[in-house]
Amino acid sequence: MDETLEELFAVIEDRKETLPEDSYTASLFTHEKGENAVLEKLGEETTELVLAAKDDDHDEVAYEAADIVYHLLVLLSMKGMSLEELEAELQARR
Ligand SMILES: N=c1c2ncn([C@@H]3O[C@H](COP(=O)(O)OP(=O)(O)OP(=O)(O)O)[C@@H](O)[C@H]3O)c2ncn1[C@@H]1O[C@H](COP(=O)(O)O)[C@@H](O)[C@H]1O
Repeated sequence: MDETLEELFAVIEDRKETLPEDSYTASLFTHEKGENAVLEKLGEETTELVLAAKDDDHDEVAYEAADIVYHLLVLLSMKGMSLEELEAELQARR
C-alpha cells in the first residue's frame, strides 16, 4: 500500500512538472480553479463514500475511497507538501 501511494504521488508530481496535455492531473494544476475543483471533488466523493458505506457496497466503497486518496494526494502536491509530511503525522499518532 505504501509503495502504491508513493508511486501514485510520484506520478502526480511528474504531471505537475511536465504538464502533459492529455493528463487529467495536469489539468487540475493548470486550471484556474484547480484547487477549488479538487476540494469540490473531495467533498462530492466523501458524500458518495458515505452512501456506498450505508449500502454496504464494498466495490463502490473501494472506488470512492480510491478517488478520495488520489484527489487528496493531488491536494498535498498542490500545497507543495510531501508524502512524508502525511506519513509523519500518521506515525506520530501510533
Ligand atoms: N487515480 C487517478 C484518478 N482517480 C480519479 N481520476 C479522474 O478524476 C476524474 C473525476 O473522477 P470521478 O470518478 O469523480 O469522475 P466521474 O467519472 O464523474 O465519477 P462520479 O463523480 O460520477 O463518481 C475522472 O476524470 C477520473 O479519470 C483519476 N485520474 C488519474 N488517476 C491516477 O493518476 C495517474 C495519471 O493520470 P493522468 O494525469 O490522467 O495522466 C493515473 O495513471 C492514475 O494512477
